[in-house]
Amino acid sequence: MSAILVVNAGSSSIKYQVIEVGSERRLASGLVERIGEPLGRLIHRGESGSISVETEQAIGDHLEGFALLAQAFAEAGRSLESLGIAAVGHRVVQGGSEFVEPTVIDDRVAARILGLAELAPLHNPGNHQAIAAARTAFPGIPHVAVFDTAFHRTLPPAARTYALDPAVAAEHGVRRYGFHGISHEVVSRRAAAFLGRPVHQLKQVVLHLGNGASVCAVDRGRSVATSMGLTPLEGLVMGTRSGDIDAGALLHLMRAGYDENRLDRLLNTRSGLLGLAGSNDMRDVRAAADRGDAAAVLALDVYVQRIRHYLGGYLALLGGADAIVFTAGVGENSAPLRAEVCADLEWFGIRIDAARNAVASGEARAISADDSRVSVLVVPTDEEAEIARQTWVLVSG
Ligand SMILES: Nc1ncnc2c1ncn2[C@@H]1O[C@H](COP(=O)(O)OP(=O)(O)O)[C@@H](O)[C@H]1O
Ligand SMILES: CC(=O)OP(=O)(O)O
Ligand SMILES: [Mg+2]
Repeated sequence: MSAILVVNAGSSSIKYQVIEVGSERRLASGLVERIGEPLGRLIHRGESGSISVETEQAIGDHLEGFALLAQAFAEAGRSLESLGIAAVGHRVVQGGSEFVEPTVIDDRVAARILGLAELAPLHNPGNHQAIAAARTAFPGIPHVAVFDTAFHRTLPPAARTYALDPAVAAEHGVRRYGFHGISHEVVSRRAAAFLGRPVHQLKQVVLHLGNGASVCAVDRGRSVATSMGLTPLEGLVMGTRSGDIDAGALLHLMRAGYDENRLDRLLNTRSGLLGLAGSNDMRDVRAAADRGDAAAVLALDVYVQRIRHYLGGYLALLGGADAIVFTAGVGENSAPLRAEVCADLEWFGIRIDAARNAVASGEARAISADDSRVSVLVVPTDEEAEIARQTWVLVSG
């Protein structure tokens, strides 16, 4: 049996899973974190999901991270060779206009991924570092990049065009790309499977609410509108990102002395829930709001209002929907948030059932009331399984 090593790496961490082809069984998973800091850490889990190796030591760079990871497999008694790894599938956030399909990585592709870093500054640099290190650590097998942007290749011109001077937009590649496509694709397909209907007959609004967050209007399996744009900064309020903001506010701040780096840090790493309420973790913000903390209450109000704004917009764009689908950390786990997003939408044919919404489960489930015209679902995302699937399709070609 073959398996795929799936890598989702950031600038200081490597999340990985080994997924068996066909069965989608998790043969192993783990996390290497705090790369480049004085004390790094690796946690490795075997097939049962329980921790089988835990190491704390300095991990200088991604190459050392991969060496440690390979060692953890050996220590756990199942070396990477013995697992029959056929390929490594890498999540890459920004593929630009160039990469709209999973792509086997060679030196040129790796260089282009780095070249796109400006258009995903929180993500592509780490993705690229991990790719370079993984290709050195595991040279004998194909490495495949699976892009977050690729699912949005179907965005129609009206959805991908900013109302800017077209010559400027073309010269600088300023257009909407959209992100979280791996998640929007797998979640919309699994939502259709849950409903027992072909995805090409359904209109869905998928709400991916994690640390990063985005909405996607999925019309018969194709992305036709999405809230992230040129970069993963536009749209919803996120853990540390502002989402939508008047471009005039940036001009205003620049006139007040903010330069590019300061603006970047402000918008990408110090805004969103963290900026408004002091934590990027929704659990903290909810707990603070429940205690009556005014900043946390306002942060939640802004967060929810932004989601409802997009939800209403996409229902209009699609001319109604068959399903609204919640996914990712917040969408899968926060019943109060789901209730707030869906409150008072009876006019749209949307009504959730409080008892169903309150059930905590790791499975796909419906939370709408029986008389709700629109199905409201919670569908766990599984970006890793989707990366493994797409990687295998390409390498087994
Ligand atoms: N039980 C929960 N209730 C509310 N929010 C939760 C819960 N569990 C996780 N989250 C939130 O999910 C977010 C992380 O989502 P996740 O999809 O794991 O992010 P990412 O993969 O982008 O790092 C955090 O804001 C976290 O607080
Ligand atoms: C594109 C993006 O925002 O990804 P993440 O949610 O993993 O930060
Ligand atoms: Mg995520």
